[in-house]
Amino acid sequence: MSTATSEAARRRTFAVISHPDAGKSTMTEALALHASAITQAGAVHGKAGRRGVTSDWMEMERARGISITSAALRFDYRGHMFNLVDTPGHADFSEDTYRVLAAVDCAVMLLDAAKGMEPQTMKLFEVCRHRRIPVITFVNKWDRPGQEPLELLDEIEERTGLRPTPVTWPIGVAGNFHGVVDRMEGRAVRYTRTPGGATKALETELTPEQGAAELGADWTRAWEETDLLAAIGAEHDQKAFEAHESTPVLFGAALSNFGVARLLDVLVDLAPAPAPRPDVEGTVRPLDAPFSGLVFKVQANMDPAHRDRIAFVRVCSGRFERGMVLTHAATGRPFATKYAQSVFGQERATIDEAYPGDVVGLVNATALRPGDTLYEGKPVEFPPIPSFAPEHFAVARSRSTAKSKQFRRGIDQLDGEGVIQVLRSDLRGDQAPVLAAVGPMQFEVVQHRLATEFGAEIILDRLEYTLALRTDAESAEVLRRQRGAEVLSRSRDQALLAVFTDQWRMRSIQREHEGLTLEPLIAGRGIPGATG
Ligand SMILES: Nc1nc2c(ncn2[C@@H]2O[C@H](COP(=O)(O)OP(=O)(O)OP(=O)(O)O)[C@@H](O)[C@H]2O)c(=O)[nH]1
Repeated sequence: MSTATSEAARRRTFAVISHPDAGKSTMTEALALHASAITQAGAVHGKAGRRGVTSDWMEMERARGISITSAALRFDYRGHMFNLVDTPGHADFSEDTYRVLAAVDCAVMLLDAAKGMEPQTMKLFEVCRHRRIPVITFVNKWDRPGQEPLELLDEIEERTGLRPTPVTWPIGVAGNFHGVVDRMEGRAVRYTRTPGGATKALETELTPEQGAAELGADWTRAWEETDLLAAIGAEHDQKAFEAHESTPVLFGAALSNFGVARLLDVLVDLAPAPAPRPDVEGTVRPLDAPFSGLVFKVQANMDPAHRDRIAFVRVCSGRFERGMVLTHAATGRPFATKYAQSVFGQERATIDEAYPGDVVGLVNATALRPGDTLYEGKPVEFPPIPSFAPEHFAVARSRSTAKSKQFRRGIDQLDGEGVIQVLRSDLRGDQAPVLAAVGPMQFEVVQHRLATEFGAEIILDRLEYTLALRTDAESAEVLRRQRGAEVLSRSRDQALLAVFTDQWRMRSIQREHEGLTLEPLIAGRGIPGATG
């Protein structure tokens, strides 16, 4: 076996995803803590009350209590190298989440024990189905009152079509959590809270005698229910899991680290290792082929101490070695990788080599955009990451003409990162680009970052469009003359987009002018599929 193949086999690259507030940041910290990557929970994200990152624009995250940025964490566990790519939870940033999911081999879906399936949970399950990403489900916050576990399983099955196969089963109802029956290992463990939740949870194995004596009815019920699960055949099936037909389920509480160690073990034992990836033509690039990687995220100014632009690359094949000169597939230009880093919350470390599944941060990668391929040797290009159909539009102008240079530089930068889609038309001119967003909160990020990072205060005028479809030059001629419509060119790829006030306007124009080219983009806010 080549080194790239054997190194790939011990990689686990995954994302933690959930509806906002289900505990994604808490879980990310807890996983890294268990794997001893960080010494105290709270070092990853800088949300209210926690120690951590302090970049300017993360003030906004703190004020709102949500995560907008993603951190890429790398840690060792049981001889395996974990790459945990964190995603924003809010639906307005689902385009970013979609890009991150292009880089992982597996997803951990958190459910809030009390809330079960929430709107963003559904959408994320749908995205995973679309991308064929196997999902491990973790029912979180079992330390608080919540739903019946069997009801939760039914809900998962009904609403996602995935067969839930519990790995662990809770002892005690939500809010009265003692421990779990480990169905795969055939044993039971008791969890004991540790002060502050900042260290590993204490886990003790319970014998049947101890369990029955100490936990009484809760113990009996947990075993009765696991018998029931066995009777209905809710057993893990690796093939079905990898084919996105079933989902292993665990119960726990990230805040107290209950069940977190078991999740790490499940990731080692069940989550798929990086596999060879197909390129745009569907030809698979073997893991031991020369280096190739996919840029899935670009982020600038993550940290005031390092005002630079980092492209996050997922290694798809071969060995990455810092200093190697790669080819940027989009332009055919060489790309030197002198500054390669792993980015761990605020911490950065130089990375000298990496293998399939690893995430490498390339510093000052001004030419790279999300979806780009880098390679060595035989050329390859991976399928592009589709852009979502924007549903919110606004014209941006610099508040002061003296700042127009900064304004344009800032807009170009944010466009390159994929923070927002930038659309232009000759009619409006370069000083009045149209910003197109999947969710309105993206506008706030743009406004905030332009002001704090580029010194350009902007005025945003919302436009009444709600729908964007791809068109061509010929149809554009007709569409430009229509009321309630406009044709704009997307800066990122020069695609011509026709925007409309609504479906009805679009349909009536279509009826009046037969044969117009109008193709749907991927539907926004997390649901791939056709737009109207
Ligand atoms: N009781 C309890 N609370 C939890 C648990 N996990 C997380 N929380 C709390 O739930 C709230 C939300 O947790 P976060 O980790 O910030 O959630 P998130 O999903 O990252 O939220 P976004 O960043 O908005 O996506 C916080 O107040 C946590 O302390 C848990 O297991 N039990």
